[in-house]
Amino acid sequence: MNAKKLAGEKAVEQVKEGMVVGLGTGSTAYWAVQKLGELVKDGLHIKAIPTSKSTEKLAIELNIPLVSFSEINEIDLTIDGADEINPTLDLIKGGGGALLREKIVAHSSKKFVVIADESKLVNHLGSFPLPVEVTPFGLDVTKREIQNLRCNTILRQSDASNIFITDNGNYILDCYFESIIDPSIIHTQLNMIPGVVENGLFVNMAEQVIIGYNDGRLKVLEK
Ligand SMILES: O=C[C@H](O)[C@H](O)[C@H](O)COP(=O)(O)O
Repeated sequence: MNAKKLAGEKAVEQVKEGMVVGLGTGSTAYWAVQKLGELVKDGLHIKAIPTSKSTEKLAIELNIPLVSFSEINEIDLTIDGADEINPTLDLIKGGGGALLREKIVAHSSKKFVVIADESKLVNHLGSFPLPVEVTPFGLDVTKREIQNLRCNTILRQSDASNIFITDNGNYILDCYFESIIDPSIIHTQLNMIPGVVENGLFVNMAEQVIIGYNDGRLKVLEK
């Protein structure tokens, strides 16, 4: 049983006719977008906002109608994956580098539903390196200020000779903290550094988390 597919398809059951839907990024969100594509083909009318260029491409291939923020007031429901989920449903996101658009879309949504397989559940955030999107200008000073928060940083590469560039033209520093005991403090400290555009901590944003298990079970966690 594909646990990611299971969770993705379960979340899509919440999508209703006429909704504006935020489309997440990654290998789990992929399954939700695929399912939405099937429903649209069968006559469901929705409008969608993608959280990355890759999801935008997928949505276009599936004929899911897209809208921009200028055309809507609010997003009804956003479905997205996560890299880590703690017991209070705080998240680390951005393993695929899409954290900034993901956070803008989730923040503009009436409901934010996270989908994942069981491997994403943790007691404390931080085993997964925290992705932080930073401007190329001032990289070294931004990096030093982030390291002062007691973490090691690695500039993300797309391959051996190229720096990873986000959809917004920025870099990602993957930050290795010992453990993130209070995500809201780290979140605030990071975002106060001028060269930081956004960080991958999603604190108090997910209302519901749907976990798929390889044996076919589903678990729904709620705030
Ligand atoms: O930037 C990428 C996103 O935050 C993804 O939603 C996250 O990395 C989880 O991806 P996946 O479902 O592929 O594990």
